[in-house]
Amino acid sequence: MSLPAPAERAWPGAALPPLATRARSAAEDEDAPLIGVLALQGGVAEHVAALERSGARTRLVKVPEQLDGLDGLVLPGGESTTMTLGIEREGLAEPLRGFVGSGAPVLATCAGLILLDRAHLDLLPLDCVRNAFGRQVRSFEADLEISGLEGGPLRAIFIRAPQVRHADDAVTVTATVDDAVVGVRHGAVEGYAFHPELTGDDRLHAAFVARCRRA
Ligand SMILES: NC(=O)CC[C@H](N)C(=O)O
Repeated sequence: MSLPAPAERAWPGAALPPLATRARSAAEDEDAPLIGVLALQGGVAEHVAALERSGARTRLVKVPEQLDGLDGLVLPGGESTTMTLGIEREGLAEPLRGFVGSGAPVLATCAGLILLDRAHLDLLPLDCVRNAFGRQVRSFEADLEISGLEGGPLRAIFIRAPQVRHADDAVTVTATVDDAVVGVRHGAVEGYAFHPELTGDDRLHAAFVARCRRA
């Protein structure tokens, strides 16, 4: 597969209403799973919107207590160094290890996936190489087959995306682009190097919400 020409893409978040408004307008359905979105930095509003379109209630997670009672957690993309500093500042490392280690469903995208690798929270037995697609092709889009996802290829937006390397055998590879691993599953964690929240195709979020509902 050859990659389309690089295209810088602005974060579309500026066009969305303030986060607090979106979180308050979460589905009123009490049976809907309650899914947290780590909200220290990055593409938070877009994940909240995709989760709510998929029938979930959402909660922004900025401090450890906000992990209590969640049915699942999304770790969004953004800037992993900034998020790591926020995790340290808020004392979130151990609570996140506890939450993910408990086997609760987790969806991690881009910088969120980096946070889980051996060099960060060490919750996935793999390494992420940051900005791995090189300086020239920092952002691109591709249609990817995701194993286990029905309905045909998914449009995937890569923004200074990482690649997964040295994954243990226990890690299932669910998506690749030009032989680079960009989708993984390990236990209840699914991770993607791209941004499924930016396309309006909510199939990954819908499948994740269904997984949280069953858990
Ligand atoms: N879109 C993204 O999340 C990019 C991740 C970013 N390059 C990092 O290393 O943190």
